[in-house]
Amino acid sequence: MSVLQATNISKVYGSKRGIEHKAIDNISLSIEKGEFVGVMGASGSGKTTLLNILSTIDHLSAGTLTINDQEITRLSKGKLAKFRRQEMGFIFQDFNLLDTLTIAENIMLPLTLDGWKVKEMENKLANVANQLGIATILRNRSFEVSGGQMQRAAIARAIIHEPAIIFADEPTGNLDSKSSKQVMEALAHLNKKKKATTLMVSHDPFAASFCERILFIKDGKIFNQIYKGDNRQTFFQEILNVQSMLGGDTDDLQTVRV
Ligand SMILES: Nc1ncnc2c1ncn2[C@@H]1O[C@H](COP(=O)(O)OP(=O)(O)OP(=O)(O)O)[C@@H](O)[C@H]1O
Repeated sequence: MSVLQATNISKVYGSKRGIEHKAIDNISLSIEKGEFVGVMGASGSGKTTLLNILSTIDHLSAGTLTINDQEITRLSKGKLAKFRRQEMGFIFQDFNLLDTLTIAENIMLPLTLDGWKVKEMENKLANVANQLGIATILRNRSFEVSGGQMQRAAIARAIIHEPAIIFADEPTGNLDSKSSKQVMEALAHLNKKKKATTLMVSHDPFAASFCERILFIKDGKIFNQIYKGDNRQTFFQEILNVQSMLGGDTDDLQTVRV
């Protein structure tokens, strides 16, 4: 079953000098329920633009987008905001936790906004906190915990309402290698055990090697896609190979991290 279906989508940015730039150029793709898909590509290739239009943060210039059988372009502004809150989970590079709230309050925020009962929220909270190994920091504020713990709290917040799809933009971008590994293991675990459908943008081949499928973007088009077999290390090497074919920002030091 397909959770997300994009057909012939494009995104054109205008410029002050009247020159248009096609950041996404007629892409079609489909994401099945339970898939963990990565988006990679050199700087400026269109990764963030693609994530932003698929996650409805930004508008399409052309094409159609359907998520969970709902054609997004047909929704009013108000309906879209509700749809986004209920059906999507977001994970950002800089965590986006509110430091006036405790970790627990941050995680429960999507449920609070939707008027859930306290008891139900607490049950859900206990559940996701255990899954992500952050049960002991729930009463802390975000500035009292490590970057890796903050990101796992942000993941808990992204999944607590069991969205149809999770969008992650460089979730390990601000983390050291040990925390990156923990965060990627947590995302991969949720994907395997809970069938959490996830789309992640990353320029980091190590993080991306936890995905099951990777789309490579070049000049706003899909250049290639590869699937993980049984072995993450082999997949990591394949990612490096495609990156070197693509040119751009390959980082050879990544090999030491497998
Ligand atoms: N708001 C905007 N207005 C005009 N052009 C934009 C805008 N946002 C992005 N672009 C252009 O669209 C292209 C794709 O940008 P995008 O940020 O999606 O790339 P990216 O692959 O995510 O890059 P990076 O890895 O550096 O974040 C680039 O040429 C960029 O300059």
